[in-house]
Formats: sequence, C-alpha cells, structure tokens
Amino acid sequence: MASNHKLVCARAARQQFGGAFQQAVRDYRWAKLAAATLKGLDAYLPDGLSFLPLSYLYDDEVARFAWEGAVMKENQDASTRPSSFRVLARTRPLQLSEVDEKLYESLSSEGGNHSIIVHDGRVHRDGRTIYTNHSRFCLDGVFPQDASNLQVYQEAAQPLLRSALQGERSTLIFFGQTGTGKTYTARGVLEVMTEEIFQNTQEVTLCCYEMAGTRGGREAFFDLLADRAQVKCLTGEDGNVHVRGAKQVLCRSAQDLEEAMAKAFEWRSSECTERNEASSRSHCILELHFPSGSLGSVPGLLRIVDLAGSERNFETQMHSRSMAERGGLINYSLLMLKECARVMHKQMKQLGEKTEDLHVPFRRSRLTHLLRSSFTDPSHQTTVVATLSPSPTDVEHSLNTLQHVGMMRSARAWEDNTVNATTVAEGETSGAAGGFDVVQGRGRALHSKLQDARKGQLNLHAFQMKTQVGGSIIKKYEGDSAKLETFIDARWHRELKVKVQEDLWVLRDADMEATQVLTSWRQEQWTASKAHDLHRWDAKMLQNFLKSLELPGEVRIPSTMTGAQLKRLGPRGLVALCSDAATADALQLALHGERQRDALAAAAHRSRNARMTALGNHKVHAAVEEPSDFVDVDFVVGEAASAAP
Ligand SMILES: Nc1ncnc2c1ncn2[C@@H]1O[C@H](COP(=O)(O)OP(=O)(O)OP(=O)(O)O)[C@@H](O)[C@H]1O
Repeated sequence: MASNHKLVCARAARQQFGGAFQQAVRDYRWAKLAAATLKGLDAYLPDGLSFLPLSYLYDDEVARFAWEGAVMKENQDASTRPSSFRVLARTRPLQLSEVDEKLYESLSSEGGNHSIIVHDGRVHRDGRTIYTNHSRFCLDGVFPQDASNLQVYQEAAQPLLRSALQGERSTLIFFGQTGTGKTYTARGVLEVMTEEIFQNTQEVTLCCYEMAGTRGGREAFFDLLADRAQVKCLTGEDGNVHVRGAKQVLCRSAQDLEEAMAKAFEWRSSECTERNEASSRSHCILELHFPSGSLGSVPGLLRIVDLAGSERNFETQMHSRSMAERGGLINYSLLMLKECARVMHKQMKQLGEKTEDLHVPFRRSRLTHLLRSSFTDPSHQTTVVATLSPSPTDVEHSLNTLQHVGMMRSARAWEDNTVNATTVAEGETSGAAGGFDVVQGRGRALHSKLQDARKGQLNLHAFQMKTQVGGSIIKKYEGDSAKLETFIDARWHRELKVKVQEDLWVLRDADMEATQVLTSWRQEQWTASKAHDLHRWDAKMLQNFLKSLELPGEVRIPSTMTGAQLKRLGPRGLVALCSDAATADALQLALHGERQRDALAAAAHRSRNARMTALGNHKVHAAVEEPSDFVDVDFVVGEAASAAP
C-alpha cells in the first residue's frame, strides 16, 4: 500500500512538473555533451583541468555523473566481452498519445558506455521539494531509439541463430513492461531471420506454444500450431526441460516458415488493455529445431520467448475478472523469473562463484522451469532484450526491468572470465558491468523552477490534494501564498492541525490509500463515540466521571464498579447508593445527559459509516464541515474531478 502511495505521488508529480524534470534531463544531456567536448580539449589543457569547467557549469553530482558516462566509460568493452549470457535494451519511441500529453523522455542512452540512464523525477515527502534521481544501468548493449528491427536482429539474434545452426542450444528472451514493444521486436526480428535461416539450411522444424492459465487458474502450455491443444512440459534424459506432444511443422522454405508462424501468432492470446490495444496475455515460446548437418554435426535449437508484459494493479483497473485472473498468473510467473534472477544474483554476490548449494526456485513456475537451462547452463547461449518505455509515467517499470535484467546478467558473471567477481558484487554502486549507479541530481535550473512551484502551492500535490493550513505553521510563510500549503503525506494533517475548508483532499487513482486513511479516521471517530457509552466505562472512567460532577451529597459507589454494573443497578439501586434524594436526582440527570450524548455520537457514526461504505472503490472526496481548533473530518462521496482545482 505504501509503495502504491509513493508511486501515485511520483507519477502525478512527473506529469505536473514535467517542465522542471525535463530541465533536469536536459541538464544531464548538456553536461554529457560538454564532458565529451572537454575531453577533446584534454591535450591542450593541464592535467585534471578538463573536468573543472563542467563542475562550474552544472551541479557537481550531475557533472560527475555525465563525466563518467561520456569520458570514463567503464563499461565500454561490454559488447566485445565474450559471454554466453547477454543483456541488451531497446527503448521504444514515445507514442502519439504520450506526445499529446506532453510527456518528456525520461530515458537517455550512453551508446559508447552501453548503458541506459533513467531520470526519475520525485517529490520529497515535505511536498515542496522536487528532485531527479539519475540512475545508470550498464548492460551488454543498448540500441538507439531509432534502431530498426534489422539492427536488433544483427546484434541480438544473429549470433544466437549462428550458434543454433552449429548445433548449440540458444534462447532469445524479450522481457519488459506491457506495451514496450516485445512482440513488435520479436516479430520484426523473426521476419528478418526467416531469410537468413534458409541461406544456411534446407529445412527447419517449428514448434510454437504459449504459457497461459487454464480454467482452473493453473499454469499450462498450449500448442499454437494445433488449435491450442494442451501440451506437457517434462524434463528429458539430457536434463533439459522440453515441451512434449507439441505439433512440429517441417518448413522447407521461408514462405512455409512465415505461414506457420503467422498461423501460430493468430492463435496467441491477446486482448485490448489500458496500455496496449493488442496486449499479449500469455508467454509465447517459438522453437526452431535445426537438423544436424546445417552448419554443425548435431541438431541445434533456437528458442524465442516473447514474455507477456508486467503490469501494475493501477494499470489494470478496467480488467474483467477473467483478465485479472490471467494477469495474476502472468505476474506470478514473471515474479518467479525475477525471484530466480534475484537468488542467483545473491549467490554471485555472496560467493563470487556458481554453487549448487543455493536453491533457486526454478520449479515454482512452469516458465522458469522451462527456461532453467538458459540461466544455468554455460553452453546455452542466452540473450535477454529488455524493452523499455521512455514515458516518465513508466519510470518505475523501467527501473524494475533494468534492475532485474542487471541481476540476471551479474548472476552469470561467474562464467565470464573478464568480469571480476568482486567488481560485480560491488557493482551496484561502482557502476561496473552488471551493476548500476544512482545519483541524485538537483540542477540549478531545477532549483529555480522549485521556487516558482512554491508560489503556486495550491496545485502542488501528490494526488490532487488541496489543503489550507492554520495554526502556527502559517507563520512560516508570507504574503498571499502564506495561507496555502500542500502536503504529500496525509498523516501530516493531524500533526500540523490543518484546518481545511471544503476540499480536504481529492484523491485520484489512490482509492486504497484513501480508504486506508479514511478508515483510520473512522476508527478514531468510533473510539470518540464510545466516550459517552456508560456500558463501556471501566471502574476508573466511572470514578473520574463522578469526580467531575458537583453533587450536593455523597455517592457510595465501590471503586471497582464498572459502568455496565452501574447500569444494571437501575434507578432504585442508584438511589440506595446516594446519601439523599437530591444527590440521586442530580446523578440521574448527569447520566441521562451522557446517554443523550452517546445517542448523538452513535447517530453521527452510523451516518459516517454509511458514507464510508458508499465510498467503495470510487474516487473519494473528503471535506471538513466547519473549521474548528482541531481537525474534524466529514466524508462526502462526490465526483472528484468536479471538485478538483
Ligand atoms: N521500437 C518501436 N518503434 C515503433 N513502435 C513501437 C516500437 N516498439 C513498440 N512499438 C509500438 O508500441 C505498441 C506496443 O507494442 P507491443 O504490442 O509489441 O508491446 P508488448 O511489449 O508486446 O506489449 P504486451 O506485453 O502488452 O504484449 C505497438 O503499437 C507497437 O507498434
């Protein structure tokens, strides 16, 4: 829940303060350009002087970060490093709808250093500071945004095809968020590949199946070349996992292969979702079996895996129940894939070598079971293509994808002679292969933008939250803007004794968060309503109540008597405990007053309760009825958009 809260804050902020964050991205890019230029002047400048102008021009951290990427280029030899496991990244261009929303590009690539920079715009918890985290992810290769499918094929698939033709096993995996171009790239690569296959071999056998959910909600494989008949996934004698019973189509020409593949893709499960008009709802695995004698003496295999995209729950609000179930299975298998990468990475980090002792949960999902050898067998050539979206609203996804492919990469570093194990172990901070750098950049331009943002406090919010501050906090500010302040953390309202008129907050896309906050308010109200319920008073509360009354006579109530026991005594019993009739009357009157207050509180609580129930999963609009010294909140269900500033 907390992460969702943060996520919604950051996503909303990135849209709201796009200009400021964009400036931070521009700062980094200019700094990189300046660094490259200064490097060129190195020969004419005294030693160590080339960096100096850069640090004057830009924020020190940003300057250093750009210098590392443009001049030091620690990862520049990544593409030439011999490795049977490679990780590449492809970023799709911004889509038209994203351009219409005036979204900026939050990813930059450092081609020479084979790394991707994620510019992660954030709002500080104080609600007034915005900043950008620049994170560098070093990979084996990064495609420029305008790279064609041919380029991707040459870099990612061609080496795998060659080794498969020579009788080896190889796998190409497309991994990333939904709508980032996995299927687009996979199909583009296959198109180019078809031609080359038949230049080297006379025939190839095609198998194509998908991993999706059964009606009973279990993972299963379905043959896409045999009308989605269910097939089994078993471990063979060679120790590798195979799908048994899948139809094998023998293709003798590029046309045969294209036709068979087109038929298979027609059967693939896909649906229209919020993020993608034709979103794959299954993991598709396409196998090309090459007979012995193609280029090698033994049969070879090339497996192309187009994984379904990962998605977050706020992106699946419009999913039907069955879509949500299928999405759950997809997310589960992807989670297991990431978990295996994490465990292998941990093993590598701790031991710096491959060990059989550590348990990697490959069997928890059929997907990881099938792909096991791609991650563990050094003779198996594997390339993972991470697909990324440049949109600032997808930064969390991009970070997640890159972190996991980075883990996969470093998990296999034990077999890579050129990568020193300890370097990889520390790679997360040193920026070495398999690791990544993070730097917090607060450029000057970003700072000046912040000053502007402070003036318009009214709209500075995480989830369209509008507040008016009263009490001592108001003294902190001056002028007209003094009255208005915004906070990200709803809990602050209480601490700061915020008085709010009309709109306390309007929450969009944060229903769970809203419900949580409102539920805690309700619990407080519930506790407050019990303050007048005689039945719930303990002995101490009863004694305190009696002490607070100014009775004419004496009341002999035992110190251990509770409110419920007093209630059971009835009027006659009460009279017997009082020294005289006047005291008994006064006590009766006081108790009657308490009963009335209790009834009022209970009625208010019931109405609040009904409104809370009505909130459901919809947009929530909470408002204060009248300002008072302490925060008092009443809940109103309304159309959030209409109440928004
Ligand atoms: N490199 C690219 N250049 C141009 N358009 C692209 C590129 N990558 C993806 N797209 C476009 O983005 C959209 C989504 O692509 P695609 O369906 O391949 O995504 P996906 O990652 O397979 O999504 P899902 O996981 O939901 O199946 C498509 O309309 C596609 O044309």
